[in-house]
Amino acid sequence: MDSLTDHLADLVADVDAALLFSPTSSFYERFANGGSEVVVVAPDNDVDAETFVDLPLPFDNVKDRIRFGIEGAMDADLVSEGDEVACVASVFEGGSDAVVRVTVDESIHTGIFDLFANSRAEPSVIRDVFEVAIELGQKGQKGKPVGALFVVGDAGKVMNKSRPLSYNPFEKSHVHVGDPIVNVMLKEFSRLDGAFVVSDSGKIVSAYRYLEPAAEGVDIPKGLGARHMSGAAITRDTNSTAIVLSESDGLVRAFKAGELVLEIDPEEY
Ligand SMILES: Nc1ncnc2c1ncn2[C@@H]1O[C@H](COP(=O)(O)OP(=O)(O)OP(=O)(O)O)[C@@H](O)[C@H]1O
Ligand SMILES: [Mn+2]
Repeated sequence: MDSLTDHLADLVADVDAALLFSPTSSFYERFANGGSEVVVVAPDNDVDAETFVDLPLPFDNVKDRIRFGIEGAMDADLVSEGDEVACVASVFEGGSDAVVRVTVDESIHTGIFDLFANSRAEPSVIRDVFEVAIELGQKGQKGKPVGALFVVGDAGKVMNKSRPLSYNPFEKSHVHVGDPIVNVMLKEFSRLDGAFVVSDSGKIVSAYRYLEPAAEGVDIPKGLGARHMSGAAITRDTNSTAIVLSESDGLVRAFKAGELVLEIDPEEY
């Protein structure tokens, strides 16, 4: 009579590769000298893996995390269309506790990896802006929910397609979106209207910008208003990425080339 192990073994039978998400070194060691392709997906390559995909955000949503890992492995030609991949991840606190078998095909491709790795702005800048938007979403402004709109990358063109709603407090300063002080400042500024414009290298170029992109044909989910529409449209008119925190539903959304690419709930972080 087959044991439970036999039944579950089918889940990983004949896979072409294994993606290990943030494995411990002892767990990784078990795979390292085997024959099959093993790709580590983690914030740092602290297990010294030969094949590694940098994970910029923890992606509490496992589907997003797996999509990011597979798209990153495809981008590095470590896996290809049609491959069967066993993804070993941690769903609950603690070590690897889940195996998800995925067939690599176009439907898995959401652009989540490109959002970080193939944007004009540096991946760390995209990550920093996400972290600020998530923090704002979690804390708001004195407990009240706030909205915010960050346009990241291609700042020159974005500034040409927008106008000031008020004086620009960042005009004479050199503040990087990853600076700790930013969290405090943005809580203040997020009460006010308009968009933040961030350069490719992460400098906050301006606050209070009113975006004026052409919006014909930009298709965003129903129920999202002008902040989201202008954020999506500017990313089609320029080579920027927009990260939008909604005051209405508290979600953080990322737009690129006029499309919604990622939606995350700050409460899950
Ligand atoms: N073109 C624009 N450029 C910059 N900021 C904008 C633009 N349009 C709207 N906003 C900002 O978005 C704020 C909210 O507008 P609106 O409620 O229409 O957007 P929304 O998409 O519904 O966002 P939320 O989900 O946060 O309510 C406005 O007060 C303004 O600060
Ligand atoms: Mn609204």
